[in-house]
Amino acid sequence: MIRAPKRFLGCNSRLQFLRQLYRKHGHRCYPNSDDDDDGDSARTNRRNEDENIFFYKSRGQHILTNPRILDTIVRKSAIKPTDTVLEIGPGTGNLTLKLLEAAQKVVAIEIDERMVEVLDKRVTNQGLRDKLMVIRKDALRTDFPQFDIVVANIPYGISSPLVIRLVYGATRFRSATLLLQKEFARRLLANPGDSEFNRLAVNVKLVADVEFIMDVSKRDFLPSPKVDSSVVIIRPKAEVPNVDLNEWRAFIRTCFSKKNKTLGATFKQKRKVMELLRLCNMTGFSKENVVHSNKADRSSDTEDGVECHYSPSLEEGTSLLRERITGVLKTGGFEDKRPSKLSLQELLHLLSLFNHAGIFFHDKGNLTNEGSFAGDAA
Ligand SMILES: C[S@@+](CC[C@H](N)C(=O)[O-])C[C@H]1O[C@@H](n2cnc3c(N)ncnc32)[C@H](O)[C@@H]1O
Repeated sequence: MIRAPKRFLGCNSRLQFLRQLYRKHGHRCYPNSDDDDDGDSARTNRRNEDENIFFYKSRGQHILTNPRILDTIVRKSAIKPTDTVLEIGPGTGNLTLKLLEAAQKVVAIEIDERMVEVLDKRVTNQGLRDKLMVIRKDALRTDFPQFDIVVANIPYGISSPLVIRLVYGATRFRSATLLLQKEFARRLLANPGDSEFNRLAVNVKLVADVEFIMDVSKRDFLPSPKVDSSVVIIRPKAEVPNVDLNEWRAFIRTCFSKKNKTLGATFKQKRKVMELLRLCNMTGFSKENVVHSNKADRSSDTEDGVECHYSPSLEEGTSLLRERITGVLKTGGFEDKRPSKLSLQELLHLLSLFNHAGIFFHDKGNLTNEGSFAGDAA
């Protein structure tokens, strides 16, 4: 029973008060799964927390309560007794308790202090407590410690940057079992030509394999989200194609800016060409290619006898670069192709053709780190 704080006393009824409370804060629900097997602590906790805890939609707080799904997630993750498991968003700990039973150590990163308190109360067994390390931070703004695998029901709002951060991050790990919004999972699983195939899918595909495990109904969560979910396992590839990952990422961002346009049309856009020209100036393309291509008729001798090349105007530079780009697209037969229909091999081939022609996509001054992939994820 919730007592109406003074600020809500203007409400005519308790129902009105609760509605107002819900609008303001989110749901109040049972935090624990149906078959919690940690004995009294879970039941006590359930009674206490049932009175107190609210779930914020804005933080993706949908607690997985179906024990069958929780067990399947743990079983499919094939956790070894020697593993350190990374869990993003442990919430009230339904999954954490099961992970603690299976792993050597669980590192749980949780942004909401209230959830950490609930989790802390639920892990009463000292043996399990010793295995748990909780990091009270935003998972997108903290360095991950070493881990072997990830198992998590993540807040859907951070799915893209988190997945990219994991697969392009510095830590080598075996697998990531993730409960994701169904549509998002479908994108990760999509292949070239599928309507869901996008920049995220192609970036993940380069470095990892994704396996579908199962769909999860919205009814298996409290509070129920509006969307269904799916569990997938992402496994980093043992061998990643030999490509500069930052260059690849920037190239894919350019190609997929309008994923259903032909590459010819995408690279015709003045803005794109100007962007590439700016990068080319930095990588020496314009010095070696644009300026030299004008050398015959534009160079002149100065008084001290040093040859001074004519510097092409922006317009000339742009049109020379556009010619070069068109040449690359034509040579490879890519002009009329759409990026969303190209295989990884075809995209890698196109990138190598561009690079051989002295055209680069990555601003090397804008240095790389896993966090910088965040904007890439869409
Ligand atoms: C979908 S709930 C999952 C709860 C629990 N793992 C379960 O399966 O029942 C997501 C959890 O992630 C937490 N969270 C949201 N944004 C986060 C962030 N940026 N970093 C870390 N945790 C976050 C929420 O507070 C919430 O506890």
